[in-house]
Amino acid sequence: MEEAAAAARLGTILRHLCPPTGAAALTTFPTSAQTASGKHPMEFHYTLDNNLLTPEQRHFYDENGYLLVKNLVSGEDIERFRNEFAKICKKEVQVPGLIIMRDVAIAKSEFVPDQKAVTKIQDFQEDEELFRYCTLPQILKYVECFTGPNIMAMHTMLINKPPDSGKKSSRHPMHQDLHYFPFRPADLIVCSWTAMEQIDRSNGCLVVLPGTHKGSLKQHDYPDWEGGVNKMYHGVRDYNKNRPRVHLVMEKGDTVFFHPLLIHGSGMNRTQGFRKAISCHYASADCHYIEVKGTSQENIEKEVVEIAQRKYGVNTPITLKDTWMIRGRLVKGERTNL
Ligand SMILES: CCCCCCCCCCCCCCCCCCCC(=O)SCCNC(=O)CCNC(=O)[C@H](O)C(C)(C)COP(=O)(O)OP(=O)(O)OC[C@H]1O[C@@H](n2cnc3c(N)ncnc32)[C@H](O)[C@@H]1OP(=O)(O)O
Ligand SMILES: Nc1ncnc2c1ncn2[C@@H]1O[C@H](COP(=O)(O)OP(=O)(O)OP(=O)(O)O)[C@@H](O)[C@H]1O
Ligand SMILES: O=C(O)CCC(=O)C(=O)O
Ligand SMILES: [Fe+2]
Ligand SMILES: [Mg+2]
Repeated sequence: MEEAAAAARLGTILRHLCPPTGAAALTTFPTSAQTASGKHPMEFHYTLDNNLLTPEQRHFYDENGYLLVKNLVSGEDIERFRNEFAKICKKEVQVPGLIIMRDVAIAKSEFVPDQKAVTKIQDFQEDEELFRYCTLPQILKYVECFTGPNIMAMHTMLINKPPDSGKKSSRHPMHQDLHYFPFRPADLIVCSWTAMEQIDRSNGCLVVLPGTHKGSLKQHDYPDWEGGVNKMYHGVRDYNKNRPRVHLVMEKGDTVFFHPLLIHGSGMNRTQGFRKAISCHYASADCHYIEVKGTSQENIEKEVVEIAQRKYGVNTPITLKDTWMIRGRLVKGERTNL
């Protein structure tokens, strides 16, 4: 059993790292599992087998590009993350490298140290309490099904979507997270996103286009929105507006795992509350960096590098890759490449 599982894992990792072409495709290891009836072996392309995911869950992720797991993070942990977030907003805690983002609608007004002024914090990898989220064993167990055993936490966020100011700027345009990442293969990257309270259409839940993870990385630009768009909130330039959209209604502690090519966004917050979610993007440490010059990702590299240079007073040329190498942290296994 152990050996079969290991061979299946190796098969999938090899297939991801050296995508087969032509006849070679026939010689790679299949990763298979029995269907519920036990009769037909099923092949899966987007997950590895560690005896956690059921064949039905693996099939769902293959077809849709996301997997929602109910009640994965405890109310107690969420309370602790809320408290730490409040402390950060009040400036009672200073975290190296942390980026505090305000909604574009209030970006030019005077800063008040309160969570009502903060739309999102990013890069909390140096905050022990918040980073605990990225190391929760029940989350990592799922993550390993997508990344394999060497796991890097690449990007961390706590999103505090504010009540919309009337300008609709609380929306997040439809995008693919891979646009921001200069590492591959995409199939060994996954986001975990946990609702810190009830999240539905009224406060701006995640909206996904199931199956879009099977497509390619699309050109992203700022959407043409009258009320303004938040810095770096690029959206897919053209996508099929007739594809079915799914609104992910989630309760506190529910967690969705999704593929970095899945087209998703979030609607505006029509309530008076600040809608909270915590997330981490994980990647296999066996991924490799790519050069984004000359690709559709050149525009985001330019923006990120400008911010990094300003923030850290760096004059020497740096690349998108450098900004990720510095931020990534190993959470399990060995830091091989990233
Ligand atoms: C040496 C290497 C170090 C490595 C560090 C690298 C840091 C780079 C950060 C890059 C983040 C990469 C994103 C990864 C995404 C992963 C995938 C997930 C998909 C998404 O999340 S999409 C959304 C991504 N969005 C962001 O990441 C936004 C990040 N926000 C920020 O970086 C800051 O909040 C911002 C906008 C730079 C402002 O911060 P700060 O400079 O501290 O604020 P100031 O008040 O000084 O304002 C400066 C300037 O910016 C204007 N501003 C402020 N907020 C906004 C806003 N929300 N929208 C638009 N413009 C904004 C403000 O008005 C000021 O303008 P001036 O004209 O007055 O200069
Ligand atoms: N005109 C548009 N162009 C591009 N993307 C849009 C547009 N309108 C909404 N979106 C995107 O679609 C997603 C859902 O946003 P929307 O505000 O429509 O919320 P919703 O949850 O569909 O609620 P409702 O349909 O009730 O208004 C978000 O990612 C949003 O940015
Ligand atoms: O609105 C959200 O919480 C999700 C935003 C998102 O998709 C992202 O930051 O990449
Ligand atoms: Fe996203
Ligand atoms: Mg809508």
